[in-house]
Amino acid sequence: MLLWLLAGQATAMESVQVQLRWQHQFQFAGYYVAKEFGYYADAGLDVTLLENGPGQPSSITAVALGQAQFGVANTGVLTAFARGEPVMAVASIFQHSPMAWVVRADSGIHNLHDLVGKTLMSQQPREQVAELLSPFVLEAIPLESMTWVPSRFNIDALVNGEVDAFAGYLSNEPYVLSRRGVPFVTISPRTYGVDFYGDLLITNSQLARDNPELIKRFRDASLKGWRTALENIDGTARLIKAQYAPQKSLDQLRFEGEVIREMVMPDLVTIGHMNLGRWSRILELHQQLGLIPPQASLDGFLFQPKVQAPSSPVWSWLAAALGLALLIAILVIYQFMRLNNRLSREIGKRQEIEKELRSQAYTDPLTGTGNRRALMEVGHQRFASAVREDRPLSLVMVDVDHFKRINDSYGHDVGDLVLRHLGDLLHQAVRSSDFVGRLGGEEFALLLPDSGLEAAMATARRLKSRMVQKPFELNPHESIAISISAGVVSRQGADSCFEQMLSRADQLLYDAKAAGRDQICRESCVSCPLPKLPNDPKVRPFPDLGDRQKS
Ligand SMILES: Nc1nc2c(ncn2[C@@H]2O[C@H](COP(=O)(O)OP(=O)(O)OP(=O)(O)O)[C@@H](O)[C@H]2O)c(=O)[nH]1
Repeated sequence: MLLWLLAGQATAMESVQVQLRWQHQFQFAGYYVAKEFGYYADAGLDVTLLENGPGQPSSITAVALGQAQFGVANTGVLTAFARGEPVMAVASIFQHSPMAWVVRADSGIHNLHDLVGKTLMSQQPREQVAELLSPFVLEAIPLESMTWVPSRFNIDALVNGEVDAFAGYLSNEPYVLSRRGVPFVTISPRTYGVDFYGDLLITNSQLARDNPELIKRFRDASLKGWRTALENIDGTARLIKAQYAPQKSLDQLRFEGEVIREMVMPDLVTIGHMNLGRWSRILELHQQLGLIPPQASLDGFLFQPKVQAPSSPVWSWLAAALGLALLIAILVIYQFMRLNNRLSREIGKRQEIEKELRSQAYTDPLTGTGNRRALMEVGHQRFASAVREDRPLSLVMVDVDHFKRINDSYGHDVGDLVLRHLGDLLHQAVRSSDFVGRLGGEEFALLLPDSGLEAAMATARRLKSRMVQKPFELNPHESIAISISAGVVSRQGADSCFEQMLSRADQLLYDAKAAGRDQICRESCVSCPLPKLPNDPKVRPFPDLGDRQKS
């Protein structure tokens, strides 16, 4: 299982080729350390570092052709990019270029102007040494005013006096010349305001588009390697001698390391940092040299993976806590609104029920008229108003004659229907401002505000007339004529409460009954003539005792 896991891990490693600029030396220290310290392996990368040398394609070409995913190059990569080659800069390892003109101390050459008419040995093509050429342009020294000899990468030409100046590396030629006891002078482009980046990590731009995550992984591991390498130059030098450059002395590797450390400036600049402003200036100087067309830009030249917002644990926790609080608040508000809605609905329902109950409490369920309680309350209110405003108020008490017999003859249900029918007739006989109530059983009352005794009598008579006109229909072929007795009273000055009116009306009703029923009794017990029953064979006069008794 363990073997399988290890095998799986090995196969999961991504193979990466890195084309170095030159032969193994301290110049590539960070990559060696990243490989030997396992930084690449930690990033899932199996890295091969490819040496370079005279006559071989440049690292820029190797990367552009896809022969290597990464390369170490100088700013010459910018001209390749401007030509349309698929290359781009991933990180600048050297904040300053180590290239400088190296001259013999006894040459009498101290500055650029002293080089006019001299022979200079330099790498080809020119874009490889743009930082050494730019100072001439800035100093208005025509490049044609000097003789150019292609480099053989050997300082002997300078030592022998074959050439007057040698395009060298501060990390290399000064050491070699010192060892050989040849006094020398270096002329740095920086003295003339030309400050190019030195070694860069480059990649293929198509690869960067397709697999930016790979680029990032390799870059981060390499930069980590560089940090480690420069923290311990001696140890790194030993590693390089042991693993990569046995022909170099430790002393030389240490020297290289010290100079390169000055170029990388790890204490001042984050290793790998690239500044767009500096690149713009480098581009401009290349354009002045005619190496890059004027319209060229840096768009797409710098590798810039999408930056993720920094998320410190504190911020993450805070954001999570805020999110949670917001969620809880939303839930609480939602719950509150739900409860509120439910409560509102509950209250509405209760109000409906209360209204219904109140209505039921004041309504006679059978006839839909007011009940005794309603009659009493309305009676008290109307009586008080009438007294206060000195207005008339009348009361008519109505009772169905011999109602018991209806129940007995037709059944209780028919009796109910008769009572309902009477309720309807009572409503039809009065105004909307009048009140109709059932006192109980077959007894009803009409409360008539603003009606004097005569008007009340007229209402009672109207009721009787309607009862004659609309007898109770037992079925389509048979109707029952019902008679009522009534007592009619009006408020009198001596009345102190509604009950007194009620009592008098009750007495008058009793009188009407006593007087033979089917009549209205008003104050002074005047019995009033009532309309005769219709002479309709369909309508059975009631009580029709003979018929019923017979049956
Ligand atoms: N169907 C029905 N009958 C009721 C209702 N309330 C009371 N009654 C009946 O009404 C009858 C009233 O009888 P009584 O008090 O003798 O009065 P009456 O028969 O009308 O005789 P008088 O009033 O003297 O003309 C009783 O038999 C009650 O049972 C009701 O809601 N429905």
